[in-house]
Amino acid sequence: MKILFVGDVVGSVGIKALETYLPEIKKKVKPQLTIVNGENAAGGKGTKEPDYQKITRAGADVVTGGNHTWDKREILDFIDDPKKNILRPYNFPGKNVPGRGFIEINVNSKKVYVINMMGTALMRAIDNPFLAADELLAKLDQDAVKFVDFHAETTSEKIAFANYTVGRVSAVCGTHTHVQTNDAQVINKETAYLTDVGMTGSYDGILGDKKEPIINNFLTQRPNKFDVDEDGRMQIGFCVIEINDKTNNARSIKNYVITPNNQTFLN
Ligand SMILES: C=C(OP(=O)(O)O)C(=O)O
Ligand SMILES: [Mn+2]
Repeated sequence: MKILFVGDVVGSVGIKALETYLPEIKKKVKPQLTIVNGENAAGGKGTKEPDYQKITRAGADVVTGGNHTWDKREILDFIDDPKKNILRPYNFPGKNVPGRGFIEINVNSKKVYVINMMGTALMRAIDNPFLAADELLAKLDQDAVKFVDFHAETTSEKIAFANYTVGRVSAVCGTHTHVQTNDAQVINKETAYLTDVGMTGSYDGILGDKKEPIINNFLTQRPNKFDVDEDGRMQIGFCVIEINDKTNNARSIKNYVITPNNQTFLN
């Protein structure tokens, strides 16, 4: 089985990049499952239903979330729709959290769990993702492919989480920082890992946002309003994971970017 995973879609440029490149990428990769992180789709913070529709129409089978999942209250209008494959991080505290932290889907008669988890280092103090993973994985069918979008800030927490869940999940792919790392690897010949799959949005901004406010934020140490760089050129960050359907272990993982200066994937 091949899983295609696309990093945080940021604003309208991110949606445009997805609509432009995802069909091309899927033609080349021929994935059985396509997962896209959509937590920054609505103006950089959150996901509205039209964003979800555009992301799935572009070719996503599942849309994952992160720290911005709740930023646009419109998410509450569709996050509980059982026909919508939209996830929010599993480890938000409390019993009646809207939506789902994981989804079970059937891919060519193979059971696949897509799991969305969020880190706590330099993030919100939500439930410990390591303990939440123990609790969740104990109740899932062992004979299944398990993909984790781990939305977190620090490299250490992401690498530690993957090494903690190695052998119990097929892949741990990091999101959130918007910068793709070059450490794709299969840990222990079991679990595919990438610290961050990077961002899908403006190549000409900073993490997909306009440069000035972010630079001023550091210069002045006073709050600045961040806006998505809607005029930037497009980039897309993604990775492709090959999984052995018999053992549910990963065979390989490869990370890619398509930018105005790097179109090699398309050639
Ligand atoms: C891009 C970042 O965060 P977010 O997209 O969640 O605002 C970040 O903090 O690196
Ligand atoms: Mn985030």
